[in-house]
Amino acid sequence: MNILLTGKDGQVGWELQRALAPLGKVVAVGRDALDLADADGIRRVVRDVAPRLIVNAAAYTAVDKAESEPELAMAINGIAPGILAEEARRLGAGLIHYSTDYVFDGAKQGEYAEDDTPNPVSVYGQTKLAGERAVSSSGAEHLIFRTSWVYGLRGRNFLLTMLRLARERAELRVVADQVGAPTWSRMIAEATAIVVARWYEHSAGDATPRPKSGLSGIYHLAAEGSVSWCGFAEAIVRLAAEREVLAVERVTPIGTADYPTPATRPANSRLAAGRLAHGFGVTMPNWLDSLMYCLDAEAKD
Ligand SMILES: NC(=O)C1=CN([C@@H]2O[C@H](COP(=O)(O)OP(=O)(O)OC[C@H]3O[C@@H](n4cnc5c(N)ncnc54)[C@H](OP(=O)(O)O)[C@@H]3O)[C@@H](O)[C@H]2O)C=CC1
Ligand SMILES: Cc1cn([C@H]2C[C@H](O)[C@@H](COP(=O)(O)OP(=O)(O)O[C@H]3O[C@@H](C)C(=O)[C@@H](O)[C@H]3O)O2)c(=O)[nH]c1=O
Ligand SMILES: [Mg+2]
Repeated sequence: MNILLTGKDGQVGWELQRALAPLGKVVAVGRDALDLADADGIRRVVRDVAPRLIVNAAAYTAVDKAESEPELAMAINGIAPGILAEEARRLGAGLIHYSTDYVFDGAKQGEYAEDDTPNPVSVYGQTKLAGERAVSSSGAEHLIFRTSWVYGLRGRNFLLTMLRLARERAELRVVADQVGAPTWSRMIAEATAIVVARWYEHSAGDATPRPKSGLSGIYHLAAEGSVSWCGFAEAIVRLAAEREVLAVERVTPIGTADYPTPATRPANSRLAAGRLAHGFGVTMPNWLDSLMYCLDAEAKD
């Protein structure tokens, strides 16, 4: 089957190109071929490709910059997913879309369930919530995967930032009062591929495969367990120090107030899994195990 993948050069999109390959013909597009800020362009590309599945891994992910570019962030994160969903519905195709822990305000004690009420505290979070709602109300068969704290060996992410700083500086100062689950981009892609196989299983041999109905909705798809950004940085430094000589001598816990940023971030980003296991039999490994797999992938590649 034809699969249209957007955001092919992003952290998750890059991994999806490989992970989705055994499931069909992946037409992977970047911003040059499909600009999500261009509504007509989106419709044109989807109609050209006529996919049975759309996987939207493109997004505006610059959390701080979004505070000063709310219209562009809304076009990409809030409006474009609804257009993709509308086109998916016309084709009878399924849509997989990604969202974020930042749709929550972080005030809850304990893990957030899929049905907890979102209340984003940043422009990025507001635009991602708008995207969720546009997809949910589209009438298309859809899966919205909320993930968190994505990292990998490519792109812009906290792991690569900490590795760079750990090579340059004696001290890392990192917030210890924001807690969540760092999630490896490759695990997201591999979990997505398993879900796709199960979602389309019953129509695998059909000329026009369709996703199984009754499964549409929001699913949390983040690593198991949780840690603060500071704890994550400590683990990165500890594991990297087994592999190379670093400049860093200490990782100092600080408060959110000591690290001012344009965007507010939730203090609690913990997402309860469960719906994904129940619906698709997929569970995510612990964040620390995944971090070790990720760093091993670098060592052996
Ligand atoms: N990164 C994270 O920590 C988290 C991400 N998510 C969600 O997961 C999904 C994947 O994120 P991730 O892979 O990390 O994101 P990245 O920022 O790594 O990749 C996003 C991709 O989208 C592309 N893009 C941006 N604007 C446009 C546009 N106007 N038209 C077409 N493509 C565009 C980017 O291209 P370019 O490089 O040209 O800008 C980039 O390749 C997103 O939905 C994100 O919101 C959820 C939780 C955490
Ligand atoms: C670089 C650095 C960051 N920090 C803090 C700032 C912030 O609170 C936290 C993480 O910073 P970052 O900017 O890397 O992370 P941020 O861009 O907020 O990451 C978010 O991205 C979006 C796309 C999501 O959807 C979220 O799930 C989440 O992953 O660490 C420090 O305390 N010290 C440092 O040296
Ligand atoms: Mg960032």
